[in-house]
Amino acid sequence: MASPSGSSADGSGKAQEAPQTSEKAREVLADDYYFMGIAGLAAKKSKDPMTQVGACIVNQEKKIVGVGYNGMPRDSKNLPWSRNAEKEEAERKYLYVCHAELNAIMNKNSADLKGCTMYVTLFPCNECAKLILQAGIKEVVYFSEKNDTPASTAASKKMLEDAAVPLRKFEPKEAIVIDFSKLQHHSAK
Ligand SMILES: O=c1ccn([C@H]2C[C@H](O)[C@@H](COP(=O)(O)O)O2)c(=O)[nH]1
Ligand SMILES: [Zn+2]
Repeated sequence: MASPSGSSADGSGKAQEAPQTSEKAREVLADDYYFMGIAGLAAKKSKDPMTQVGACIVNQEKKIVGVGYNGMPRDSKNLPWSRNAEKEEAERKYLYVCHAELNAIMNKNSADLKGCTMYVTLFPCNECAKLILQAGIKEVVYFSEKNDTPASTAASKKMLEDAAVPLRKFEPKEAIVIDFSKLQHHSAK
């Protein structure tokens, strides 16, 4: 192997490539962190003032085939974002908002989603569970759970379990931080 200075160490007189061990060690992101991270980044695009949700669909080759976040339907301009229970139903967001899972499925860039895994930052509601099942998604990985809609959550669990779709809670042990200064390219010379 070449010495750090690049001079010959094998007697050939030729300078050799620096060994890999002298290169800076990189942390490689594990799949769950990567895909839930993408879902979390998508959630940051949501205009919902209370709850931002993101979803990322991954195929069996670990390729991302759809990403979405909760938002109002396409081209809508004046729909309400309120969750205020004292307002009329028509003045609250729930009748209008497209859930992250729906948008991720609609945004798919592959022919179908059969056998895919959905990473979603919030446990899917019962309506999204139906969409997940009908799309042929075979695993759901979620991060947090909504505790103010117990009937919807229970129905969602019931449907997914009944169809033998594994549900897995993502339990991160550390944060993901993107430090753009570390992504700055440094030339080899
Ligand atoms: O499966 C789900 C469930 C909910 N959402 C979205 C819909 C709303 O924009 C928020 C929930 O609002 P709250 O104010 O927390 O009730 O989450 C979703 O995308 N997917
Ligand atoms: Zn939903």
